[in-house]
Amino acid sequence: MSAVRQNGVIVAIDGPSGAGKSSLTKLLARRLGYIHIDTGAMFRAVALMSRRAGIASDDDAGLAELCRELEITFVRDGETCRVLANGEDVSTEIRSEEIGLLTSAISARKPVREALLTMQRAMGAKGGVILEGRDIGTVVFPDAEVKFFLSASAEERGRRRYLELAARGDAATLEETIAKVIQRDRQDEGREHAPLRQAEDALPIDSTNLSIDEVLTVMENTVRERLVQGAKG
Ligand SMILES: Nc1ncnc2c1ncn2[C@@H]1O[C@H](COP(=O)(O)OP(=O)(O)O)[C@@H](O)[C@H]1O
Ligand SMILES: Nc1ccn([C@H]2C[C@H](O)[C@@H](COP(=O)(O)OP(=O)(O)O)O2)c(=O)n1
Repeated sequence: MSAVRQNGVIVAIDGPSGAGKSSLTKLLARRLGYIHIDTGAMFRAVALMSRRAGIASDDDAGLAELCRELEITFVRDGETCRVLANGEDVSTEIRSEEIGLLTSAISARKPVREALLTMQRAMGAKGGVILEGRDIGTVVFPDAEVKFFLSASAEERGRRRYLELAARGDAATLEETIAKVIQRDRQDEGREHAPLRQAEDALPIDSTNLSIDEVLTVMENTVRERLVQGAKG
C-alpha cells in the first residue's frame, strides 16, 4: 500500500457537520506529521466567491467559470492553516453560518464538485495526508488506506455548534442551531452528486459520548496499526 505513495498513507475522515472532523483532523495530522486538507473550506471558498460575484447557486455555467478561474491554496500559519482564494485570505469570512448554508447548496452542483475533485486528488496523491469532508472515502479517494466515518447525534452536534456561536457572541438559540444542523444533514445526504454517506470499508465512530481525546486515540491507533500492516505486507 504505502509503497505506491511517496509520503505515507491517505486517511479519509467523512461525516456530518459538527461531528468533530476539523478538530480531529488537525490533531491527528500533528500526531502523525501528516498534512491536513479541509475540503469543506474549499467548497466554502467557492461559495463565498460566487456570492461576491452574484452567481446564483443553480447557475452551473457561471459556477463552472468561477471554478476555472479560482485558485485555492492552504498556507500554514503557526498552529493554524489559512485558506487563500486567488491569493486573498478568506479563512475568517468563509466560517459564517450563512456561508455554511450557501456552501451546502453550491456543493451539490456537478461543475463545482468536478473542479474541486481534480484539485483534491492532486493535493492528496502523494499520501502522508488526511482529508476531511463528506465524500473523501466514497468518491475522492475510494482507495484511501484508512477511512473513518465520524458522527454524533444531531442534538449533540447542534449543542457543540451552539457553544461555538455563543462564544463568538452570536445570538442564535440552541433550538435554531440544532434545526440548522438537521437542515444541512438533509441537504448533504439528499443531493444527487456525491451525497454524504459512509463508505462500506470505513470505520464508524460515534462521538456523541466520547471526548475529543478519546476519538483521537481510536483514530491514531487505527492508523498506526495500518502502517504496521503495510510495512509487513
Ligand atoms: N468528541 C467531542 N466532544 C465534545 N466536543 C467536540 C467533540 N468533537 C468536536 N467537538 C467540538 O464540536 C465543535 C465542532 O467540531 P468540528 O471539529 O468543527 O466539527 P466538523 O468539522 O465535523 O464540523 C467544535 O467546537 C469542537 O471543539
Ligand atoms: N468534501 C466535502 C466537504 C464539504 N462539503 C459541503 C457540505 C457542507 O454542508 C459544506 C461545508 O462543509 P464543512 O465541512 O466546512 O462544514 P462543517 O464544518 O462540517 O459545518 O460543504 C461537501 O459537499 N463535500
